[in-house]
Amino acid sequence: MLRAENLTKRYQQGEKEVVGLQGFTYAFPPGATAVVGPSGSGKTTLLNLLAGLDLPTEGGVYLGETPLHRLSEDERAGMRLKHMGFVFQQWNLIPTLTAWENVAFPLLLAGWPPARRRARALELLEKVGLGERSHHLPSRLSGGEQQRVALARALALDPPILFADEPTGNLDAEAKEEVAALLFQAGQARTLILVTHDLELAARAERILHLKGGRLWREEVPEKAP
Ligand SMILES: Nc1ncnc2c1ncn2[C@@H]1O[C@H](COP(=O)(O)OP(=O)(O)OP(=O)(O)O)[C@@H](O)[C@H]1O
Repeated sequence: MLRAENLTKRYQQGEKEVVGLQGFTYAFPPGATAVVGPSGSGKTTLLNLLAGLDLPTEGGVYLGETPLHRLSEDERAGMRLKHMGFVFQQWNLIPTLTAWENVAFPLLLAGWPPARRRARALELLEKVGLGERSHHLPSRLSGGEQQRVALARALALDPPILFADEPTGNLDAEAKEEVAALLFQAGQARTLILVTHDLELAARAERILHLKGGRLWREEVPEKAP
């Protein structure tokens, strides 16, 4: 379980102090939680703090009993590799590696032997419907396909927590639907935290957190179509 307690981030901008996030307290249940809010409301700040990519000014992030904010940078990187997957708007695939090599990359970092890495990567690409494209370089894949490779890569080590930051932002309607379906499917058995401006996408989550001016001002349970 991922939990934030009084999470606060202030940035120094010259003489001025800017509030990125203020007093954010929330325990993320399993399933999908969307985070929405206007530009500058603190969404990226929150994601960076929850993932231990940045450290809070006050408060903390707990992964189970582990205070993430008290760990060293290397320890936090280790926690990310083991417990968290990431899907961003820009899919950030390594351009010189094929689809399966990209998916296998976290497994390489985790020390898996070559044959197991390849088998796991191919299995994941099958699951996202890209079994036939496993030997293609990213440049030969469409945007939607690249994002599905990125999702397969995020799931390579079967992380209990999945972060997605505007994952369908660059996609056309059809590719968006494919990626969204796979994302929410992956989110069912883990904690999915989805940052988005897309309210239609957010409404597919089990709950929506609304941020404004760095504060959590509303938690909404969207109505589901019957
Ligand atoms: N590194 C930084 N240095 C100074 N101020 C920052 C920094 N990062 C964010 N901020 C400020 O913190 C506030 C929250 O920014 P944040 O990027 O978290 O918002 P956001 O909701 O993700 O916005 P967007 O939807 O535009 O990505 C803003 O006022 C922003 O200017």
